[in-house]
Amino acid sequence: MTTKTIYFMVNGRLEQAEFGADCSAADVKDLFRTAAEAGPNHILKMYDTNGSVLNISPRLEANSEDSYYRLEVVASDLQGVGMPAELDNMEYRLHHLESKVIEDVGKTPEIISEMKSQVESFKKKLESVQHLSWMGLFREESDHQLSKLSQKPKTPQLSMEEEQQQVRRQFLNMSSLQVTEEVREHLKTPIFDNWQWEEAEMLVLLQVMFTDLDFLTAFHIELKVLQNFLFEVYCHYNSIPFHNFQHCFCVTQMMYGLIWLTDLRSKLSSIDLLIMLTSALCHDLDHPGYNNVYQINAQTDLAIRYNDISPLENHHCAVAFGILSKPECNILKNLTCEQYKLIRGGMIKCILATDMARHNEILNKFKMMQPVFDFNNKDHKEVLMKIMVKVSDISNEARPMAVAEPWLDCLLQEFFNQSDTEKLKGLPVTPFMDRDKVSKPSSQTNFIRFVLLPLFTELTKLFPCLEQHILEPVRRALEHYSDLEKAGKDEDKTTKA
Ligand SMILES: Nc1nc2c(ncn2[C@@H]2O[C@@H]3COP(=O)(O)O[C@H]3[C@H]2O)c(=O)[nH]1
Ligand SMILES: [Zn+2]
Repeated sequence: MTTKTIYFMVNGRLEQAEFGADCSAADVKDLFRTAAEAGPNHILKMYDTNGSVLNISPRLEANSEDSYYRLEVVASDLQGVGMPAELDNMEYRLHHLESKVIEDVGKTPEIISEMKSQVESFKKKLESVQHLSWMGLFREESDHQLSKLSQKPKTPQLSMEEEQQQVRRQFLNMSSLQVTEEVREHLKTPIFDNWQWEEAEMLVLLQVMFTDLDFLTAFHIELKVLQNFLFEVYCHYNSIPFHNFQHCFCVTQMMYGLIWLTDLRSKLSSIDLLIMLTSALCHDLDHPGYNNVYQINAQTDLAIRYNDISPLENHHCAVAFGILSKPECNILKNLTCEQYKLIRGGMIKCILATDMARHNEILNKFKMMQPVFDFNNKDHKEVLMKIMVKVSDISNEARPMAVAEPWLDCLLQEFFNQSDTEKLKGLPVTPFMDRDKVSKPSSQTNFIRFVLLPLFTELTKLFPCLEQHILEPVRRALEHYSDLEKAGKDEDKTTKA
């Protein structure tokens, strides 16, 4: 069998790797991962001599010592096992060292066993003091992102209800702790990393958003009622790959960040802000993981109930007001009828606006208003509020790559799940969800070019300060995925030639 040799520079060393054409993609990745001393949760990037990104795959072209590639560990995959990256790395390297020594000596030397047990006991300690994350104890000094903390593995024997009750207890226990100023400030930025927080912690952070925007005082919301409301919202998101509670958290956090970054508190009323934040929170309640097109084609109960008109968004909104109809969860109960009507009307409009079938209609309206935008004009304000919810809803790519990339995996998982079901049931297959037709780069380049950039550019015209916070990261993401797309195409050409 013929093998090829790849020369590459990693961590200042020139290394070489050899593999055969029949090697699996996973084996090739492992080979480079070992050379880069990267843990299983790191993302590797390979560049050619021109600095173009290459796909790390068995089809990687052989090179020579003079034309070596460059291998970089760019970021942690934050969806991983949840320990600080250094600890993951240490464990991984120890494991490798152990395998090598066993090959030579036949058994694990005592010193390695000792080191392994030290790492293990440190991991245990970290897990048990996780709740102290509120004091910012585990921040990586050199990094402006908060370090990822342990996401406790779910206890498998708990039923869903028991698990939810456990989250409720943790949430209520933690909500009495003081969230650090540092975390509060970080929460106001799009670089906030959602992957490091557990569900109960996210509930506390949502509570912080409501309190720090002064909603409790302005609308006479009792803390207990807010907590009940947030917990019910959490319970009404499904455990599906993308449209889950973590997505709800991200969208709400982005909305919160945008409110602060654009100083919307000085431009809109508290009622408008409450409408936007609560709409973000509720906008995907009880999402089943199959989109409107599927609902309509499969003639589901939702499509029948809502006559094929935005069935999902109508449902999300109805579930939200179902939760609010319980007195113990009704954060709007101390408002006047007039205020309640305004908020209900506003939320319905904002949540229904998240149906992407209406994307162009809403964006075009906003574009028309743009040159004469007036914060005191009711129609203008209404469209802006819809745009803000929409931007927050599809803002993953405005986050750091290490935060955004795992989201894309989740989205594609949900997409592929739908298209597989469509194929099984003989329904029309949604092309952008078809695993045979889309790849990560192709999905993102199209979405960024045709949806994100036009929308984000328009909002940035009204709030130029957003350029650096949402436009620039999205442009960088487009560059990254265009490079990957090109690398994939070049590889295909070489294979065919
Ligand atoms: N390709 C791609 N689609 C996205 C991304 N973020 C959101 N979307 C799509 O935008 C849609 C917004 O509404 P939905 O939540 O129904 O479903 C979402 C996805 O279909 C992304 O990062 N990439
Ligand atoms: Zn959403």
